Amino acid sequence: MSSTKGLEGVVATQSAISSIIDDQLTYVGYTIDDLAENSSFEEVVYLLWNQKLPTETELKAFKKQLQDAMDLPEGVITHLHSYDLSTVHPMAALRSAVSILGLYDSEADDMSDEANKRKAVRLQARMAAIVAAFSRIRSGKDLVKPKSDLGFAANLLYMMNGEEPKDIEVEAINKALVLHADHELNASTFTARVCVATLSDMYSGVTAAIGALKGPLHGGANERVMKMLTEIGEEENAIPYIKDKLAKKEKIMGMGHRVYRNGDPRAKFLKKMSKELTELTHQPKWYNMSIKIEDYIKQEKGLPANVDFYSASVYHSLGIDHDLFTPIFAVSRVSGWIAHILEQYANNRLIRPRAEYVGPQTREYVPIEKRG
Ligand SMILES: CC(=O)SCCNC(=O)CCNC(=O)[C@H](O)C(C)(C)COP(=O)(O)OP(=O)(O)OC[C@H]1O[C@@H](n2cnc3c(N)ncnc32)[C@H](O)[C@@H]1OP(=O)(O)O
Ligand SMILES: O=C([O-])CC(=O)C(=O)O
Repeated sequence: MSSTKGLEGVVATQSAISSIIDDQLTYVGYTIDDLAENSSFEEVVYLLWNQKLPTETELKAFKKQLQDAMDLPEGVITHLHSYDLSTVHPMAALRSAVSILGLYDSEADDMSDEANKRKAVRLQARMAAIVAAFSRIRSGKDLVKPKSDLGFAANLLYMMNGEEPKDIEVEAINKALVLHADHELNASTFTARVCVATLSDMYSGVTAAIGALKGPLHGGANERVMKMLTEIGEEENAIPYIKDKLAKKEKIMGMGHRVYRNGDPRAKFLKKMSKELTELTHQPKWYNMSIKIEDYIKQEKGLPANVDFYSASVYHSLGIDHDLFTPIFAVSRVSGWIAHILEQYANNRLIRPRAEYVGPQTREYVPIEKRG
């Protein structure tokens, strides 16, 4: 029995949700290019959960369901007020708040398809509300309720900032949400599937997935990219900084990918938005620095920029706090986690691989009084 480190190349399940073939990403058969150019985030969520794009009537009804589900249970708001948010990472807060959300859902352990679909809507809507609430409470501001005439992306920004976002901001955040929604068997999605394959509930699966997304080798990289750009400070420092990191064998955040070797098809959209938004906000240095780093890493290590790389300067240009970058990723990715959770339930088998044992051979047991 031999093992594959990090399960690289191992096909662990069948899935009809998203595919990565020859560096092309599709959601239920639609290319990410078509979806990013044409779809609202709600359309994509509907697609992931129903394996078809909605009609206008279906989309209208689905948007209303999400809208109506955004109110947070009082207990979750009380919980968010109960500790010092200034010392807590918002991904840890989100992980705990989603777990607590489950305590206020009377259907949490109802495993019927109907109840799971209703919980899916509540989780999708309320994760956005939790991230917004965290941000408002942390800065001592009142919570903002969503507006019925705004879509999901616009409401996310509105609930965070308390003012209606500009069209270009809505377009950027909508595109970012679409691009982050699902990604085959990435670490957090796999975590969600492993969890619910024990027939545990959806809140447990999503809570576990948030924990996996938080790490810097996965969703947590976007925040670290901005930390790196901030440390670099000015364009002329970029290459010396990267050379120094590589010499110390440190990883460059936002670079490299387990599956994509030639390029992440989502990065080009974020790169374009980064250029536009950094120019618009008179901070082109973040984009200019980023392209220098991307070119250098490509040339030196042959590694491509991943989805987290340019999303950092996009979110920064939108005025989003750096530690909220990964929670926003989670607000999008929960749609994919849920699609995978539903798929796992529909065709379940416990996920339980084996380990190749490399410890000591069977040894003689020595009673404690005789151990030297
Ligand atoms: C949404 C997402 O999750 S996208 C990924 C977000 N994560 C990051 O951006 C963190 C930085 N990147 C990485 O750590 C990695 O590229 C991962 C985790 C994404 C993929 O990792 P793996 O497939 O396990 O590749 P692995 O870490 O084995 O790297 C292979 C080689 O490339 C190097 N390498 C990979 N990524 C990087 C990087 N970002 N910077 C420098 N070197 C790198 C490794 O050091 C290794 O070199 P070696 O063979 O000389 O030891
Ligand atoms: O697929 C992966 O390993 C990581 C990734 O890009 C994602 O989750 O979007």
